[in-house]
Amino acid sequence: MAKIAIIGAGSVGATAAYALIASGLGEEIVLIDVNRAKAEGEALDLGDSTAFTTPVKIYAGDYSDVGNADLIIFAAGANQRPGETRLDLTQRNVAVLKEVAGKLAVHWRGGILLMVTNPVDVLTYVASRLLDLDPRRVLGTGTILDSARFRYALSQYTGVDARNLHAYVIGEHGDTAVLLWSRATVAGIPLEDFCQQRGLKPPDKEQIDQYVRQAAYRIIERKGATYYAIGLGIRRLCEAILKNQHSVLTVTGPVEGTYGYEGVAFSLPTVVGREGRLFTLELPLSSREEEELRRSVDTLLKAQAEVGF
Ligand SMILES: NC(=O)C1=CN([C@@H]2O[C@H](COP(=O)(O)OP(=O)(O)OC[C@H]3O[C@@H](n4cnc5c(N)ncnc54)[C@H](O)[C@@H]3O)[C@@H](O)[C@H]2O)C=CC1
Ligand SMILES: CC(=O)C(=O)O
Repeated sequence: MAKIAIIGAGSVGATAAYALIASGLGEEIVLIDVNRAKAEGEALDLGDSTAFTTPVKIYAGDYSDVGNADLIIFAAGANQRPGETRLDLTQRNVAVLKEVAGKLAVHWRGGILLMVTNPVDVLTYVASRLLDLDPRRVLGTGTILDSARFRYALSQYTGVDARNLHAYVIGEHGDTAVLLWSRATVAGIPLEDFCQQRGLKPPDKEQIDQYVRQAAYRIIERKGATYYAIGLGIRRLCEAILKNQHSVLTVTGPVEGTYGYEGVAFSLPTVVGREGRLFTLELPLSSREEEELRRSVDTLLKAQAEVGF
């Protein structure tokens, strides 16, 4: 069983802890936050919930507690206000990351670092440069949420369980995300063939694209933050890592030549296990998807350069 440290006990960090506890992942969870009272309050509330689940040691701590953590989840920093893009958070959250990385360098003996804070691609790349870790062990939630939203929208349209829809979003977790329509299948049947078989019109791609791309803005406008879906997404990733499941998930991390790119982090379908990102899959892309990916990578390279990476 593993020890997990969650840095940032806000909406996302606390919801991730809740999801981990509910599914019995991790035997020790430490919550660290500049707002110590918030971390303590969340730990007390979550601790009370363990009588209904499985025993977990959960507490508020500080960086001296991360030494032997197997997995660190980084969810500290600013979230988007209504209308702000994820990239608008770059300067503020890179500053938070630099401060925390300095402390991790002193206290953490190493393990897996899972980045969540936005813009998650840029932060994952910067983290991989700041910390002396095997690049496979630094990963970010990337487009796991976008892929989940894509699959949910397609499941609503086709009437098939989202778990039987294979549909990926790659590139930036942000405005330039790339929906891989050309590779979407329902239980292995190309989406368009499935629609034909079922007598359905082809889905309205523009509408679904907007649903996926605008999801965070839509939710933030109404309730100020998104945390349930990402909380469960983090839980899913922790499960793949801690149980060495070799699951295909669209995480982000520094790429090493996939589609000819390097020196940048973006999401790709990736086999995830105990060592982190084991290998990435290079799906054939349509020429439109290639072009969209180029735009997405250029956007990320520019954002990285603006913070000196
Ligand atoms: N990658 C993804 O798919 C998603 C990413 N996010 C991102 O997650 C991040 C956190 O979002 P929320 O939890 O909603 O924000 P929040 O404001 O509820 O929580 C952030 C927490 O970080 C803490 N914090 C700030 N600076 C810190 C520091 N230097 N050291 C330790 N703790 C510090 C704050 O005290 C606060 O408790 C945001 O950047 C948000 O955009 C949110 C949803 C999905
Ligand atoms: C906030 C964010 O990144 C999301 O919900 O997609």
